[in-house]
Amino acid sequence: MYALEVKNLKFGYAKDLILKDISFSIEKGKFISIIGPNGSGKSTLLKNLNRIYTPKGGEIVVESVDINMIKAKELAKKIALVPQNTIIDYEFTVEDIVLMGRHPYKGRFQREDNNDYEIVKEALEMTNTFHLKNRIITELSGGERQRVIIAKALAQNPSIILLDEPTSHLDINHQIEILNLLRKLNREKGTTIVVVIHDINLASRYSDEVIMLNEGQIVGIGSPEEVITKENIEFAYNIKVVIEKNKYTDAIYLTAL
Ligand SMILES: Nc1ncnc2c1ncn2[C@@H]1O[C@H](COP(=O)(O)OP(=O)(O)OP(=O)(O)O)[C@@H](O)[C@H]1O
Repeated sequence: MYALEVKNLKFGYAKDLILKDISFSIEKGKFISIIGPNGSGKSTLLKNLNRIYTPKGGEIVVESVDINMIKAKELAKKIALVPQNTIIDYEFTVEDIVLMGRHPYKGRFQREDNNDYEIVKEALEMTNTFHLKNRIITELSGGERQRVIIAKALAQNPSIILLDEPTSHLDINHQIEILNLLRKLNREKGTTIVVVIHDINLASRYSDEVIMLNEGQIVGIGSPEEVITKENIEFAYNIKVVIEKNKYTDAIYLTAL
């Protein structure tokens, strides 16, 4: 079964198209990275997949249902988006933020119950943020805050999580920590992970499949070996590279020359 099917997707903010007739499918339970140069349309694509933007053409199908047929709360139970650089100005506690992930499951005036608190606790534990639960979100480090935003997405209990550059601004230790967490979710809960990421070597190491975008079109889709090739990288990024297998991780590894 497919988690997501995108058929001839077209989208533009103004007259020009930013996504130019894109088609691909993502099988349920896969770990997918979207790579591509700055401005190639990666964030725009994620926002179309979560219906923040309305396509100008084509079709998006979520778990076999046309996205336009899914009510907002139902969509939030299927797909959670972890946006780029989430800025929270209000003095919410970590627990308050993660509890917001339960909104899709609540009626208008319905209070959170023990089950919601139990799910929030699990999300906090899974993201290693339980010890932060009474802290004010604005007073956390970038890495801590990113893990809390992911905990909120987990509390939504979605079958698909879209993440827009979740590891930018993080040191190498926290980058690996976030990606290991996503892999754990993917392998243990079967959550489909779609992550926009700039680090091609991390994409190669963690992904079942990679989608490479350039100027709103797909350059390649498939296994890291199939997509992260010298030709594709030189075409999309306009740089010379060598590609070899990393002897420690066995993933293919790129060095820019
Ligand atoms: N809200 C907006 N209004 C108008 N144009 C936009 C808007 N957001 C993005 N764009 C334009 O759409 C194009 C694609 O942007 P997008 O953010 O999707 O690229 P990206 O691949 O995610 O880039 P980056 O790697 O730099 O984050 C760019 O040319 C950008 O200037």
